[in-house]
Amino acid sequence: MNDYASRTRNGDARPQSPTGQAAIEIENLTVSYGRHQILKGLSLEVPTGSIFGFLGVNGSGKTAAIKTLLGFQRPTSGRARVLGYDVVNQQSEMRMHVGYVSETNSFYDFLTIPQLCALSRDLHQRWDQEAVDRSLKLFELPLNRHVKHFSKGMKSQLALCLALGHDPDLLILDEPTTVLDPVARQVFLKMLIKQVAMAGKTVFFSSHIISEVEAIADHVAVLHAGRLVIHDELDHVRDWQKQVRFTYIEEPLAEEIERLGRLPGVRRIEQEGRAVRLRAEGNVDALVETLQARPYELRNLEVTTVSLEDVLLEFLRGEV
Ligand SMILES: Nc1ncnc2c1ncn2[C@@H]1O[C@H](COP(=O)(O)OP(=O)(O)OP(=O)(O)O)[C@@H](O)[C@H]1O
Repeated sequence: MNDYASRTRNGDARPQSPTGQAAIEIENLTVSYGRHQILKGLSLEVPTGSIFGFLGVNGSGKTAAIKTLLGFQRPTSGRARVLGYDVVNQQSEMRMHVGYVSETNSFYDFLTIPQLCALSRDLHQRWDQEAVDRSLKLFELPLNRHVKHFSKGMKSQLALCLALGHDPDLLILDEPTTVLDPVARQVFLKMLIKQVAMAGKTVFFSSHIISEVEAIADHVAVLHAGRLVIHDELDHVRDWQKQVRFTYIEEPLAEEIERLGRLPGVRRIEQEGRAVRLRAEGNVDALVETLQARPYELRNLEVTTVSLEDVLLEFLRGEV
């Protein structure tokens, strides 16, 4: 079993917040739609103050998990706490401190932005119109048009601006940038970092865009078919795998390649004639020593890093 699967299964390497209180704590959560089990024993902690990327391919269960965290979907078993509030019994208290942006945002779209702000201000105990105005200005959203005439991207931008208005301690975003163009996406992500994360708030966002997670997240979790296959600091994942390349003097026999595959830390082998590429994890220095001690001369041995994208893609495909 690989290192990450054991961490997830045993829960012995969960990230901790500096205060000890995680912003989100999920314990053995199971969610079913009818007879179909969507989330299968999810356990996860999101440290306070982190920017947490929640990755998964289409249909892996990201929205189901987020709906459960917000109290819109009842767990079948297990439990979850958001900012210390139980998601089943303390929903209204919890929602006062959480901002939420979904992939499909619904507003009273016959209103203009100032009218929507007035409505939101009435609904929330604390409301920071200056913060909203700053965000609206960054996106250059028109104030005098009815929201029903906005594009999907503009509605996403507006949803983020409004979510920031009640100064939430935690922002939960369900694929917030899917409908944004590259320019708007960059503004959106920068704004998240500047206005939310730098103020010590927590951001939990789902995505299937690896580059977006790489650009802003400090923690990542990957969901595959309703199960968590990894959750860790992004830097750990980045350093996790290495590629070892070398060339034999003569083309190696199939038995030699099989033996290489059994060496500790070797995850995958590709061979083309005399050239071999190993994907390795763990103590790669020890692996290199073992390779050099084998009874074959190896040439041009080189260790390189594996891109974060390649590592995460393996998890997303469920190959780990
Ligand atoms: N209301 C529902 N009733 C029954 N099954 C549902 C319902 N909503 C979602 N599902 C199923 O639950 C699974 C997980 O869906 P979910 O929307 O959580 O995935 P996701 O990871 O958010 O996907 P995407 O990236 O496409 O938004 C899918 O197989 C989906 O078909």
